[in-house]
Amino acid sequence: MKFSRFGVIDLRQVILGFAVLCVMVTLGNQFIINYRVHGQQMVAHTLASNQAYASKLSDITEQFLNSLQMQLRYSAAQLADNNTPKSQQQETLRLLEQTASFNSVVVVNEQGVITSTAPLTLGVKGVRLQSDSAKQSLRAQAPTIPQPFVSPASNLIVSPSHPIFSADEQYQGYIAGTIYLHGDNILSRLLGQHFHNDKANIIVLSENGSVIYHSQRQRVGAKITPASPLWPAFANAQMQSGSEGVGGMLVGYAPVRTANWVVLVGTERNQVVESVGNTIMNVLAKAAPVTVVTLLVIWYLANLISAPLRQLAQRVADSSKEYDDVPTWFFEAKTLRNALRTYSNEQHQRINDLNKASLTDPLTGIGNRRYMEVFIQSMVADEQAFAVITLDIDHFKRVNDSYGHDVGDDVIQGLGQLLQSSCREYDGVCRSGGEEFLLILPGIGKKIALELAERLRVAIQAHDFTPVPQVTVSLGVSLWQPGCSVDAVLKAADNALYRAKQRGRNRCEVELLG
Ligand SMILES: Nc1nc2c(ncn2[C@@H]2O[C@H](COP(=O)(O)OP(=O)(O)OP(=O)(O)O)[C@@H](O)[C@H]2O)c(=O)[nH]1
Repeated sequence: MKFSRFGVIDLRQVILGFAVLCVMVTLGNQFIINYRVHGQQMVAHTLASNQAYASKLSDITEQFLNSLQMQLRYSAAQLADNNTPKSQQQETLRLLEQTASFNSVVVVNEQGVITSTAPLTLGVKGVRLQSDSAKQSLRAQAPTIPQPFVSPASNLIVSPSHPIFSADEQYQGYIAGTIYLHGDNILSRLLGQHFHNDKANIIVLSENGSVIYHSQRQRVGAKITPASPLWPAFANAQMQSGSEGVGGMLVGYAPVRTANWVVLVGTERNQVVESVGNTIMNVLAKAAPVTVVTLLVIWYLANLISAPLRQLAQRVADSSKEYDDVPTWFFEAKTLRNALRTYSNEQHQRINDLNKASLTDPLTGIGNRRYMEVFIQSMVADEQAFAVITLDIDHFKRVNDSYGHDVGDDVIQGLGQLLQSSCREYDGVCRSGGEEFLLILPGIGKKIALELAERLRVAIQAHDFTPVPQVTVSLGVSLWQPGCSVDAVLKAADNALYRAKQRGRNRCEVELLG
């Protein structure tokens, strides 16, 4: 994570991060809700459509079986009046070839012996049928669709049959068409062509659970047991149509009542849910460009919002800069800028006042000793030679004693102003102590300095300090040049002043170094 130079995340990153978080949470939330809602809808929809489809296939199968029975009934009627070997042969061939409904056709006499076959190559003529199905057909002496069984020609078959009765109502056996469940047969063509979607499996089961038709052909002939996950659906389907989720499958089912078969249409639940996930991912992928554009807009706005605040923060950190050119296009930033500008101005004023106060003598308004130190340092730094004049009021104690302390203050104040007005603008004038003053005069040599000191002495003596009749001062002069010690020069000036006092006051003395 990137931090600003102030050590914290900046506003732009906060806004952008928040926006990204919002987008992610919204998209994630949408995905989960859509996944759940659409998932449930798709499961319900798949169950309903599988049930409807199973019912439809059941109807088709029912109609198909009825049409087979009608064909067999017609053939049985033909043989009723003329049940000779030749007519049997002609009828079985006609039924096989004209209708194309069966893989083979056989005529079985009342003893269960095959008396005629089509095609002739079937090779089972004269065979006595032993299967339960054959016995069931013989026993019933009625139209029958027995359980699937393995024929004498080793084919797994379903064989609807119709009894043959002579004109005088004598039972003469039956005619049966066979459908080879493992081979290409009309039933699988019929069910296969109505295949409604490639994810669903269609299963047709006989009464005993044998697989008569399966979308995966290799499963034909298998048998489901009570242990099979499909068993509950199979059991329910024998009674009525319906749908249920069983063993990870969404199964719709319906009975085929003519034959006691059931039709199951099953879709794997995972495939349904997976397709919902894929659909939602597709939707999200299509929404991605808009999401990216939205984030870019947010990024742009984040920049726009944070720019003034960032600049203000930088100005605060770097107080030398002004605030006026910070662009503030929204209320909060503008208010903040104005407040900062006011605060900054006040601060500058306060610092100036403090600086001034720390360098100014409050009584006279001229510089104090600290001011003089700063002044001398700048002269020394510039290697600018200067003259020093120290000045002390003579017998000032007497002034205080005679006229009071306030008058003494007035004298000090008046003298300060007199000195200030007597010096050049760039000279340093300060009150260095009680009634002591110090003058720093850049670029002045000994002669001029002495002349100036004398002129000051005379001017002060002549100045009106009413009620004090006359004020005189003693002065000490010295000179500083690059390489000299400032302390030594100040000491020399003090020495000269001391000498002036010693020698009677109201006079100037000079002391130079070296
Ligand atoms: N009114 C007033 N008096 C001050 C101030 N600072 C110092 N003084 C007085 O100045 C006087 C200085 O006295 P001294 O040091 O004895 O010197 P002086 O009387 O001037 O005598 P010499 O300097 O020897 O001529 C003292 O009485 C101080 O109280 C001030 O700010 N105001």
